[in-house]
Amino acid sequence: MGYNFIEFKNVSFRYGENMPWVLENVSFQIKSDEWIAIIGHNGSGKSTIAKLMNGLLSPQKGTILIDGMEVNEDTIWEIRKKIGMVFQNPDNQFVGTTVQDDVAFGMENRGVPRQEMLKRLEDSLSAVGMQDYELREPHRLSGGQKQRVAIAGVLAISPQAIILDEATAMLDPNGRKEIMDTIRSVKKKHPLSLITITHDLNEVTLVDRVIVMNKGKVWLEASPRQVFSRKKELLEIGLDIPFIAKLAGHLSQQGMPLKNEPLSHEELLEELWTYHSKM
Ligand SMILES: Nc1ncnc2c1ncn2[C@@H]1O[C@H](COP(=O)(O)OP(=O)(O)OP(=O)(O)O)[C@@H](O)[C@H]1O
Repeated sequence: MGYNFIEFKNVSFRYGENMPWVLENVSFQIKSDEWIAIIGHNGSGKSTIAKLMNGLLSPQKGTILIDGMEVNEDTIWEIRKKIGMVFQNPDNQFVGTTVQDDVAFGMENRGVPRQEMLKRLEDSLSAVGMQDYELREPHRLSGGQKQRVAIAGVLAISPQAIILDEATAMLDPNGRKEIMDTIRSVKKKHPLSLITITHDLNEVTLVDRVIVMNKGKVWLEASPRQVFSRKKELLEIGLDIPFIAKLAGHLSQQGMPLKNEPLSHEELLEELWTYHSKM
């Protein structure tokens, strides 16, 4: 069982003195080995939370603790070693002319010794399945491969947490699957906090816990199953439910009794087999 790695305590934030509050009295904790999704309608404050976590922004009210340290000017560099970020647009994240240069960049910045760097380069590219692409030019890769390289670059700096801010939003379904499979396998090998900010509700079904934001406030913190059981209220705050949950709802309405509110293909198949075998 992990410990509290990220803590928001009564955090309020606005972009300027005469601007509206974007976050109001937000409190939550994320454990050192937990996979969290942050969801919410457009403009509900998700990206702002990500930027507060690594000190790109600082709150006007409240406290943010990372690994027990308050985020402020004195701790910011220490904190950025602990938290890696992967952003939406894969093309904006490259600095190196080859995949290996790109992954090495973050390590060079942090003064990782050469031998250690070579080892981490190999390990992190293997972790995302890109070990055969070391000498390729990043801009020639597919969107999914680019994001895998971006994740490798983050893994190479051995963070304790990774924030994925809409990291699959610009990818096609195959690219999305590649990234989700990559994240799942990374999660199995490294005990770290993963924070996924996403509009893709199918991704949300995979996580340990969901933080649902609405108008700058935490609306609900619960397991994916608990969250998606509140279909009507989710629709009211501008959110939807995953495709499989929707399909299961329609099947129930057509008179097919499904007991366990399936959220994944596997769970739905299981239910359908059970139903079929009783016919
Ligand atoms: N640099 C900025 N200056 C002023 N206002 C901003 C700035 N960035 C974001 N905002 C405003 O703050 C609010 C929250 O934005 P934020 O990007 O955190 O929301 P979000 O939930 O991530 O949205 P989306 O799902 O559209 O990415 C929005 O009303 C947005 O217009």
